[in-house]
Amino acid sequence: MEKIIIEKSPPLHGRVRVSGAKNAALPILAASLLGTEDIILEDVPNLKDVEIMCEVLKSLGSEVVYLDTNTIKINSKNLNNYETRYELMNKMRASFLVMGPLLTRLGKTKNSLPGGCAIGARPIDLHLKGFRALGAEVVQNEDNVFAYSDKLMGGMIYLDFPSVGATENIMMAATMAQGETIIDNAAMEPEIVDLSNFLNKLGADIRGAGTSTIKIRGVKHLGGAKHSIIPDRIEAGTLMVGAAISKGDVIVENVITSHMKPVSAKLRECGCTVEEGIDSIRVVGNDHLTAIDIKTMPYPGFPTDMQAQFMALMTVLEGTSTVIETVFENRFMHVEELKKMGADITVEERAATIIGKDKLFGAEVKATDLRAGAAMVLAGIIAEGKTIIDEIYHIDRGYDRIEEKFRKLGANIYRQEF
Ligand SMILES: CC(=O)N[C@H]1[C@@H](OP(=O)(O)OP(=O)(O)OC[C@H]2O[C@@H](n3ccc(=O)[nH]c3=O)[C@H](O)[C@@H]2O)O[C@H](CO)[C@@H](O)[C@@H]1O
Ligand SMILES: C=C(OP(=O)(O)O)C(=O)O
Repeated sequence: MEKIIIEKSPPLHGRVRVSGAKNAALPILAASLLGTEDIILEDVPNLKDVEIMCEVLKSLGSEVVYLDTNTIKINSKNLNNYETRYELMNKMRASFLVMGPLLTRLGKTKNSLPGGCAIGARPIDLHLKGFRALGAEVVQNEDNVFAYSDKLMGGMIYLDFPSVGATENIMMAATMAQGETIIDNAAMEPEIVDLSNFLNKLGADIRGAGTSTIKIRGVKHLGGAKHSIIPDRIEAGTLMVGAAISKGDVIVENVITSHMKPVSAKLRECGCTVEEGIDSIRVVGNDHLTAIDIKTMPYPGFPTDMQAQFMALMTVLEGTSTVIETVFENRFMHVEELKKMGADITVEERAATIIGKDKLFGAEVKATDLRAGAAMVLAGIIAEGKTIIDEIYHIDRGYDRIEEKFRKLGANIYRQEF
């Protein structure tokens, strides 16, 4: 079993390039089931979740070939299987995103319920509401969901919450439904825009992605395309917090600076210098960073996927910080782990209060989920002594060589087999 070991490190310093976004790559890989010609995806991050999604595509009849570490060629001309395998589906949440493409391309799809990080109940009711609005029959039991329709028809869907996954699944299903679909209260995340751009390159007719109303006019057929995945704003944010927490000076390259606004704003608010370049951001920390408050919200609000990393930072900010988590109901699992390192945090329902301490201390901790794992890495960089992080498969789901990137910036971090 592998663990990540971190020893107290000097202030992080230097330049680091961000990989393509996991949360754009996964839906775009799922959307590749829709095209009947060659699809080339560039800047695909090298992640466990991507590997699993490629296995899912292959199990459905797509040809998937790695042209190099970050470039994948997919051909789904011979897509022939509408049923996904439990052992692949239960490994990650995003596997469920094949449902929309299969429904519209093959007229039916059967999937076991998705797995993934235990950060909340994560129901799929909004995805299914969308499929039903397009005229599909949907039958759900304890283990599986079966959806079918001889002819999907455009429909009007209002999402009770701007769910990222539901917006993506419905958008994909609607690409080849007859007539116009309108998704209201749609998620506005940059990854939705990337998916929409990709689908339009395949020949879809989607307008409004990135706003709360998305209109999709169904087309008869989708072809092929070449597409580069957008940079990962959560990986970028994690590296930016690395600069802040270690009082370092880091230039994070390959970022879309507008996607980083909530993160940049909160780092400035606590006292960091944040300078935006054309496609890079420099973050400079200092000795006098002070408490901040964050409340997670759908985009363009503060991302829930950055909450744990900011909480690691708050443990050493001067004063009392607060976090309110509004997106997921169980996303404070990192709190107990940070407390093992000496952090002073109390949680009441969806609110955490963090009293800043002078220092943290190395400890044996767990990556209880993906971003909780990233928080442990950040805390470990500044903690006195040695931090050993267990269950790092969570981290590998979503970070492409996390230890190499932090090591490049001067962190004493390595991976060891136990
Ligand atoms: C692969 C991917 O892109 N994952 C991201 C995606 O997850 P994901 O797409 O699963 O997140 P959603 O936006 O769907 O979930 C947000 C909230 O809506 C609820 N909900 C969702 C669907 C549904 O049918 N019913 C329902 O109640 C969820 O339980 C959650 O409380 O967006 C999340 C919110 O930004 C991020 O944390 C994840 O990193
Ligand atoms: C929760 C996350 O991912 P997923 O939706 O794939 O579980 C995440 O990226 O932080």
